[in-house]
Amino acid sequence: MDIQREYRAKLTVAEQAVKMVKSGHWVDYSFATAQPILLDKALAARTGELWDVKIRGGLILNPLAVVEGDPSRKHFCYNSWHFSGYERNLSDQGLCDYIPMIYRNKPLLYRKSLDVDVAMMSVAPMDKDGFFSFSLTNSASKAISEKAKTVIVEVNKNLPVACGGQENCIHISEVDIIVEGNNPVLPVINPAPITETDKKIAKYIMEQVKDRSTIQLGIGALPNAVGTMLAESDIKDLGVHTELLVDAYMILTKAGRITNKYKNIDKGKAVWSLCVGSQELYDWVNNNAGLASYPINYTNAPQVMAAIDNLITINNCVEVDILGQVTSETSGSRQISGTGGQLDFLTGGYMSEGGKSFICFHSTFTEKKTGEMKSRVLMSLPQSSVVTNPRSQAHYLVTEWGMADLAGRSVWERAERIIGIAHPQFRDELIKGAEKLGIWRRTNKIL
Ligand SMILES: CC(=O)SCCNC(=O)CCNC(=O)[C@H](O)C(C)(C)COP(=O)(O)OP(=O)(O)OC[C@H]1O[C@@H](n2cnc3c(N)ncnc32)[C@H](O)[C@@H]1OP(=O)(O)O
Ligand SMILES: CCCC(=O)O
Repeated sequence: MDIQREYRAKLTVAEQAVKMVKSGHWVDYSFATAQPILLDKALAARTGELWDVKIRGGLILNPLAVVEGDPSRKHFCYNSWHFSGYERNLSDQGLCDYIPMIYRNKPLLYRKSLDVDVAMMSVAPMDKDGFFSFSLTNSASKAISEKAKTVIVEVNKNLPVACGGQENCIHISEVDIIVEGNNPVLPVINPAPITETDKKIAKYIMEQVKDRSTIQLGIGALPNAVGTMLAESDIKDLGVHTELLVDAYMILTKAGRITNKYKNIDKGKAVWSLCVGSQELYDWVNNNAGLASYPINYTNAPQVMAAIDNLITINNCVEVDILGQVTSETSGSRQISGTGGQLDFLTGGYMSEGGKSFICFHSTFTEKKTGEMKSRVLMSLPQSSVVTNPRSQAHYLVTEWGMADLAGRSVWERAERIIGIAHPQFRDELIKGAEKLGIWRRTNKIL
């Protein structure tokens, strides 16, 4: 069929499209900026007539109408693969459940284990050849669409077109229903201001980045700060292989620090899978041939990272213990974010020839309610905390007090190195903890 005729045949209003959803169905919403807005609103309008519709999504940045309108969760039960601040807040109120995953597995989880009745995804307007760009959310979009019994796309004229890579778009022949409407401006997360502590941590890591290294920056304020500071250095010819595309990469590219010229694979291209940041970043992505969007099972595959020399991965965490176990997603039983791609990049960075994986964090945290300063380096992780990175995969931990290389280190060597990067105020207590665990030897000392 002629593409324009096919478009008109599949085009309808959101209220009509959501009639595909029946009670008991599993519905998937795309991540982040690809969150469906018109469809979500139209589905929420059916609250009274639908029961037990389960919805999966993640990194949601705009309020979800299906959740806001149904605090009972009897009609719509929302589940997330990765919490944004909004989902964290929903979870605190019992309105959202976390779905554990290692991000590289997400496409496989759909292809192998999950059923999808209806997929709802925002996409960029169709091109002349009938393709809709998945835009800022490649992630597992293709796998979800392949598995869905019904694929509904919500055309959002504000979404930029992302160059591939692979699986960066969907053809009209693979779409069942198209919805158009008024599109609100895209949600943005602007980079947080860089603190003095960030600068100290960044300095340690920057010493490890050499010309022609390829970098990955994780989610959160600190990795972005490290990236932004690299722009002010005299480093040359950096490459990019990342899951999340953030403003720091644009700043580094515009400063001439990133060229991707010397990457072993994907030469000339900054490889990414998901993008969240400023409007300027979204404009930069649009039709940018220097960027290549790939599905998450490519960007986050340790075997792909192993083919890239000098891959430097920089991620942030919540707390660590003196064994080198890291939680980057929980505080006790509170789910803060998700495993995301952290373990993927920790593993792949270590496999890369000359590669190094850094988990960086401020050594202390000020509790909001009490104003009390607490150590992020703990004798043991709090009860119910989830281990994001097992101690057996640990590489570098970095705080404002220094850097601890844990790879291949015994428990007593780790205790010494980890306590050595804790805030000095907490070190004596941690040493006592190590003694209690029987991992503080006579010769152990903090340098
Ligand atoms: C490019 C890629 O590949 S991304 C791959 C990497 N993926 C990951 O690293 C996933 C796991 N990491 C993360 O999610 C993030 O890096 C985080 C959560 C560790 C830090 O992110 P940030 O946005 O900088 O965190 P922020 O400091 O705002 O804290 C987030 C929440 O955790 C809480 N929190 C942080 N540290 C602690 C702590 N030690 N104890 C208790 N609560 C804490 C904060 O209070 C905040 O909660 P609130 O929203 O109710 O105020
Ligand atoms: C959406 C997941 C981002 C991350 O890997 O943390």
